[in-house]
Amino acid sequence: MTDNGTVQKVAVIGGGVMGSGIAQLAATVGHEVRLVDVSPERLETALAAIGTSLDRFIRSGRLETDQREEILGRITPATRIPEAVEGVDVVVEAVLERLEVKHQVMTEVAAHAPAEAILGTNTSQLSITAIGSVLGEGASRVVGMHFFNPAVLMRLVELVKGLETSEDTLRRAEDFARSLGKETVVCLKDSPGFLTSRISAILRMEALHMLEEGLASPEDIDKAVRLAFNHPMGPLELGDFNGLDTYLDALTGLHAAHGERFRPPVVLRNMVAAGRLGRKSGRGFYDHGG
Ligand SMILES: CCCCCCCC(=O)CC(=O)SCCNC(=O)CCNC(=O)[C@H](O)C(C)(C)COP(=O)(O)OP(=O)(O)OC[C@H]1O[C@@H](n2cnc3c(N)ncnc32)[C@H](O)[C@@H]1OP(=O)(O)O
Ligand SMILES: NC(=O)C1=CN([C@@H]2O[C@H](COP(=O)(O)OP(=O)(O)OC[C@H]3O[C@@H](n4cnc5c(N)ncnc54)[C@H](O)[C@@H]3O)[C@@H](O)[C@H]2O)C=CC1
Repeated sequence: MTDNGTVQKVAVIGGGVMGSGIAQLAATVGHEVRLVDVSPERLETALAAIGTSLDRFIRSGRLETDQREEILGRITPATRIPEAVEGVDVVVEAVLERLEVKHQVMTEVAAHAPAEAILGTNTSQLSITAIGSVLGEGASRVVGMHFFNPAVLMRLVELVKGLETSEDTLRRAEDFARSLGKETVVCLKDSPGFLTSRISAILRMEALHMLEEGLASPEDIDKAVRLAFNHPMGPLELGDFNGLDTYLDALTGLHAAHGERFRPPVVLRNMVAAGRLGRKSGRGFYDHGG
């Protein structure tokens, strides 16, 4: 961190769909980034995805060609948390949407990161208070920092205050999100699904029920939402874009927290059981050529 408190070093834990985008975003605005994943293969895929995305920005004139290597040069891949979080100002965890995995990661991060570093979680819906609960007093450093896919393009970061999150942590998370060029909203009470995932899930649930009822093809359900409401993607194609495994985990959490209105429909459970995870596996509600 600089003398005026500006963030310089960032660790992103989890190099999947979201972690790779968050790392790219942070490196693009000039932060030094360590990107950690337990899987070396996932790290390779993440760096390739970042390269592809940077190429798209170059093609559309939003980035200079020589910035590509500079940005990639600011991202250091790693498979171990302890060394990667040394000296960082901000940690953003983007590992699987499972409380036990988040606990394991937060415990390891807190043991090795500087005491003043803020610990952001990109969870879609889990309780920030529950995620921070393994850290005792350290829970004051834990804050929801919910990015949207693709993190490099979507304009919002939803900040979520856990019961123990300090005002200082929240303010620094807000400053960090703004340093990435994002708008913010603050969910003041730690309620599963916050603002965005609860709203999004309602629309998505209806689309899944309509599919099960045989009301229309996936294409027409999506087309209806795209053209009637000007959404850039329909709810089923958006599921494929998010990853159906992450989507199912998120709905499972919302169901546990808020009850029947979020019970994951069988059509979604079956997709995940069959390994059809959407774009990341090549097949979901649609064929993505995988
Ligand atoms: C229970 C609920 C919980 C569920 C699970 C968890 C989910 C969460 O917790 C939270 C979430 O993320 S919810 C999902 C939020 N995201 C969305 O809704 C995305 C909707 N889609 C879009 O905005 C556009 O289709 C999108 C921006 C993606 C693409 O735009 P287009 O459709 O217009 O397609 P393109 O023509 O391909 O792209 C337009 C311009 O953008 C450039 N581009 C696209 N992707 C890029 C990328 N990844 N990197 C760099 N550039 C990119 C593309 O090159 C093009 O540029 P121009 O040629 O200059 O126009
Ligand atoms: N997919 C999406 O559109 C969005 C997802 N989220 C949230 O972001 C988080 C990550 O989601 P995705 O990126 O979709 O998941 P993903 O499945 O694409 O990636 C998760 C990554 O975490 C890694 N990982 C697992 N355990 C780990 C550990 N102990 N240490 C380091 N790495 C570990 C996995 O190897 C994997 O590469 C979840 O909490 C999800 O709910 C939030 C916004 C949007």
